[in-house]
Amino acid sequence: MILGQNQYGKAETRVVRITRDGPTHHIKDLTVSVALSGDMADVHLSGSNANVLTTDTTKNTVFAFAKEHGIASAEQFGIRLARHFVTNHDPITRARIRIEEHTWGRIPTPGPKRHSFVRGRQETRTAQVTHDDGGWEVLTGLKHLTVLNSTDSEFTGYAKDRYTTLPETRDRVLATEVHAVWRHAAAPGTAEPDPATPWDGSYERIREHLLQAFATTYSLSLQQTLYRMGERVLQECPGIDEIRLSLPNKHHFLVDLEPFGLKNDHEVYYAADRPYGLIEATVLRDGARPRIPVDVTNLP
Ligand SMILES: O=c1[nH]c(=O)c2[nH]c(=O)[nH]c2[nH]1
Repeated sequence: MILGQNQYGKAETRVVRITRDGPTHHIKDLTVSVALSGDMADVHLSGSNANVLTTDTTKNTVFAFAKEHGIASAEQFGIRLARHFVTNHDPITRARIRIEEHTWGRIPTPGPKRHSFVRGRQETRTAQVTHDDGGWEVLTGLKHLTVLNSTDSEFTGYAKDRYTTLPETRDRVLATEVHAVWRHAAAPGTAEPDPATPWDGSYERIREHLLQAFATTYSLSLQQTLYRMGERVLQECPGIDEIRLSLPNKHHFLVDLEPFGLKNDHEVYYAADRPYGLIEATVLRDGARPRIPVDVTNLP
């Protein structure tokens, strides 16, 4: 018997960091999961815990770093944590930090006080930083970004066999919940990402390109829309080499109103919950090697 791949760490530490700037407060709200690997044979095989930096310590480090260094962005926080675990504990040779960011918007109030927030956008921003002796990899993403086109979508000309019942349509509702992960161009083996990287601006730009591509593509299939979304991000953002999209087809079926003597002219739909088509693909820049794992976009 041999011990195969293994990793450990505290999952889903929820850290909320308030920055008090006089009457104006700022908030960052993250769920952080740490996974460490390295020389961990003994703890599995002989029971010696000597090389184990406890999961409790990794959780404490998340809170202490939030205090000591603040949270400029999910990616930057993840980079700092990954560097710390790999640099300061010899048996640990690899750290993977996964972060989900829950956004808060400001509630405008009269007067100078600015300390009230309302949960922000529906989507969750994600970041994954991996650091080992091969270098650094930063994946940014989002999930649960629900979008809908009420026309400009058709689906025809597909293969048919004796089990096919789906009617062809030249006008359907196209809705999906975008789950995307993109890889920043610095490949493993390169230096630590530049601390001045504008992670927040890059996220906002890519989110907007995904939305614009969805909205402006006349869709012949969700697969074609997916490709356009990925292609647009790579065209518009030179720092991104690879993007993986996972798009559940949130089917909207026309309701049969004939029994009531009513004509349904693409007005009344039944939004089905499940099953749903699940369309997934990676779009890569020419010459880039695929590095985003196919399961990284698994819902939820
Ligand atoms: O855009 C679509 N792609 C499919 O592969 C598919 N299959 C299906 O039943 N409906 C759709 N829609």
